Amino acid sequence: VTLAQQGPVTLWARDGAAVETMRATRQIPRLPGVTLPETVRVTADLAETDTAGVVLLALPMQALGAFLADHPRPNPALVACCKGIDLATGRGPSALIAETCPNAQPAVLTGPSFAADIARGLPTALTLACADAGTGAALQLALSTPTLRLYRSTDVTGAELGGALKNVIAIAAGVTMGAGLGDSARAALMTRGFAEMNRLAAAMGARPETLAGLSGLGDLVLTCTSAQSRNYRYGHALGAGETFDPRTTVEGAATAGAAAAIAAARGLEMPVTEMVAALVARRIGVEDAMAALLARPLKEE
Ligand SMILES: NC(=O)C1=CN([C@@H]2O[C@H](COP(=O)(O)OP(=O)(O)OC[C@H]3O[C@@H](n4cnc5c(N)ncnc54)[C@H](O)[C@@H]3O)[C@@H](O)[C@H]2O)C=CC1
Ligand SMILES: O=C(CO)COP(=O)(O)O
Repeated sequence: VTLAQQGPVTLWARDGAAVETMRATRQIPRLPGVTLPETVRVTADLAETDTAGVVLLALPMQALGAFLADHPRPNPALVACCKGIDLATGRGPSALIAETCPNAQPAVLTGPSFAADIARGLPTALTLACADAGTGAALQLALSTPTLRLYRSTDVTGAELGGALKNVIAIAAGVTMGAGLGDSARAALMTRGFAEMNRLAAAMGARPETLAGLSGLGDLVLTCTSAQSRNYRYGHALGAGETFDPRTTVEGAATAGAAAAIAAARGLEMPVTEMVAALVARRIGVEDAMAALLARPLKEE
């Protein structure tokens, strides 16, 4: 919606009926109240995107690998908008793109932003990360709008891991608030969670300043403090003992398990992440999880 202010955009969706409805009503079921500009062409025919210079891949992380394997994309630049670690392979989106679409430059677009805010034209800043500096600069220019401000980075690993791991901590923050443990406990979990994010990211070659930027700390703050976040709301329901619609995309749930497995393989301590993985898998309850975190040996900060 925001890019369509600057020129024609093709929006592909796999569901033909949903495409017909969007064409007829110019409304988007997942973004109530937002009207699709006339410059957005909606199609169920993926081939119509084949000649695009830039494709934004906006589907859930756990669907990305199979989607690209089934539909290798011929475009020169593929920008992943998803946040997470693939549970099956332990890889991030750019590695899945590189494997399935070797002729494309993989990039990631990530940072603190709710789709509804961007579509309403509210001011938003994001990180555009691409290992190839020239392509990254071109994408930064092509995808920025008067209200959507992109900062560029060549640290794809850092940008991906920040976006992936903050969702796990957001679940923990939601659990804390849902269980009535208080704002102080949430701040503690956010901070110790950020330390875990940095630990894993550093071990995987990310730059600390990337984690401290929009894609890491920025998105951590947003997702841990806003009820607009699905990861936060899922955690909140878990903490409050309430049900949660299983059709909702909650990226942190799978990523918690994937990150915990990587941490274990590398001998890294990630207690909050491990606890979220155990909570999501129902291996532990909220009370026991919090007690276990508090009972950890006292240590230097
Ligand atoms: N919604 C938001 O505010 C933001 C979302 N993201 C990230 O974007 C990614 C997608 O999130 P949302 O769009 O919100 O999720 P969503 O669940 O609302 O929408 C995903 C869309 O992908 C479609 N889809 C799922 N599997 C597919 C497949 N195999 N082939 C084709 N289409 C498929 C679904 O039908 C749905 O229309 C996630 O990784 C999320 O973390 C990032 C920033 C903000
Ligand atoms: O990543 C997001 C905001 O930057 C969206 O968060 P949720 O997936 O938790 O809704």
